[in-house]
Amino acid sequence: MSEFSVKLILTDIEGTTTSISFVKDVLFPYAKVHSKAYLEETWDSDETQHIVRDIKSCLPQYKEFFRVGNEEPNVSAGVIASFVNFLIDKDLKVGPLKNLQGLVWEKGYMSGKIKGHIYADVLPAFKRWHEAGIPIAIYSSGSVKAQKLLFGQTIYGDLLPYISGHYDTAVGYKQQKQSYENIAKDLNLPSEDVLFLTDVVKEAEAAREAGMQVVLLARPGNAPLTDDDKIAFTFVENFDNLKINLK
Ligand SMILES: CSCCC(=O)C(=O)COP(=O)(O)O
Ligand SMILES: [Mg+2]
Repeated sequence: MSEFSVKLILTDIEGTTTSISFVKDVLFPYAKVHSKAYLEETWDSDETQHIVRDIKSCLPQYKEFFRVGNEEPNVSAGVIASFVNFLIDKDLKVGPLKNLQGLVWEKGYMSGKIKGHIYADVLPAFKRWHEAGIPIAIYSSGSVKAQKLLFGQTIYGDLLPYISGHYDTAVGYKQQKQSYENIAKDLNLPSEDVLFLTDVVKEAEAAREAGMQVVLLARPGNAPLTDDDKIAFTFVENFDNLKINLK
């Protein structure tokens, strides 16, 4: 049992509270199938036009994707949807793609076709930490909207009452130290009072560089941790193996 003393728990989603296979085999395919129809239905809205503009410009190295021969760049819903599917296949965690995914998944969650996966130990741990007076916040590449959909409609019910804050890549990318400094500043907490839970070693390194306490999750299906990772960081297989006290 690994023991920590903290003022807030900050947790990642994919590979930490939730299986990677749920994201790859349920959420991403749903977004790939439904993005084109969503874009067509909402094409004239300010929200969609804003996202389309951001998607077109977020990765300048792919600008040729929108050009057919010498013609002006084509920005139909179909072309944007093809580009979105290309980005999903590459698992690129860029903000505008993640914002669109959240909007597309909404229908799936609201119709009951999608239920957010969380591991069996997550709800009991959230209850334990909540009862101990330790706030829980989320930091994921998934948009804040997508985070709320997932935790609001999980296979174990609504976990949102246990969550006091949500951060996405609007605060910065997850492998950058500055992002964790931004979160600690927003929380008005010294970073050493925050415990960050994640499956990704580079995120753990960035959070630690920013001064946070860190634990790596070795969930089934996650990328295996090397011997060096296991020496450098505390790692656990699930939340039952964490003893967290309020500082
Ligand atoms: C909460 S939305 C679904 C997950 C997602 O799209 C994603 O990119 C998850 O990344 P994470 O930072 O939670 O590992
Ligand atoms: Mg993750």
